[in-house]
Amino acid sequence: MNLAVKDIHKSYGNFEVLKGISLEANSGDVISIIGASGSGKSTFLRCINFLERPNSGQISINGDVLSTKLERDGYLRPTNHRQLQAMRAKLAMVFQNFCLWSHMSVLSNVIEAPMSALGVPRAEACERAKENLAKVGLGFDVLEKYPAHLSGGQQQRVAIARALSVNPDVMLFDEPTSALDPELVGEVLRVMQTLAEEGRTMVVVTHEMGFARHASSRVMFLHQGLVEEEGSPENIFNSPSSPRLQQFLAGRLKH
Ligand SMILES: Nc1ncnc2c1ncn2[C@@H]1O[C@H](COP(=O)(O)OP(=O)(O)OP(=O)(O)O)[C@@H](O)[C@H]1O
Repeated sequence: MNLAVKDIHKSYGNFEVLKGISLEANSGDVISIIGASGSGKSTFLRCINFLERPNSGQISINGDVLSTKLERDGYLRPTNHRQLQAMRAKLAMVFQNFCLWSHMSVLSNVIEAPMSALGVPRAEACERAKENLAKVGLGFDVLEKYPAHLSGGQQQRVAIARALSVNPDVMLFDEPTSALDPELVGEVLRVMQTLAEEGRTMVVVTHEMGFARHASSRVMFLHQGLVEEEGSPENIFNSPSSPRLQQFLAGRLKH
């Protein structure tokens, strides 16, 4: 598996949020994206699966280019709707605010995507749902519950099970612990750590320096819409060369 994201530019009006960011992920890579608030981390992640439309750049999986530039409005977009559906199943996203469907039970939340996007029969989708819920440490007692009756940590673990349910090539995590009470952060990070150890390919926007340092194969530090420094966790955390990265880490690690 190879995900290649090349030279992504994104502006909101005259404000250029992303000024040309590239990322390449191969099977088993865990890439953490760190940086100060407003540096463009979430926007970049959302551009990868077209939740935001980049102004230019290229996104491909296994060499298949998923994007095309239409002249009409100057935005990059998926080549067609079918391709977008297929792509979203390959690049499953876990959001900061869980984004579970509040009117649906946990089981329905987890079986919806495999059934509708991939045509998996209901019985098989239910079996997979149970396996994936077990993988994130949730028992069958949550199957018929609604998201509002779960803790934030449980809701985020359901969201991770939902992302796993389409057996994605890459999992995209957008600050998955930022909305959690501090005592619930650990349970989600442990699940993510296990997925990383199992060889799941992951791109993770995170403020959790412990995760970036100990669970990543590569770390990207963004500053004002550009990659300021990129490297192994050892290089990034033990011998950062950019003064901006040094300053960022000094601020983060002293807390
Ligand atoms: N829909 C939008 N319209 C206008 N500006 C936006 C929009 N989304 C993001 N921005 C701006 O783009 C910049 C980058 O935002 P982004 O959320 O990508 O940063 P971030 O690095 O993920 O920050 P944080 O760590 O605080 O989540 C910010 O200045 C933000 O205000």
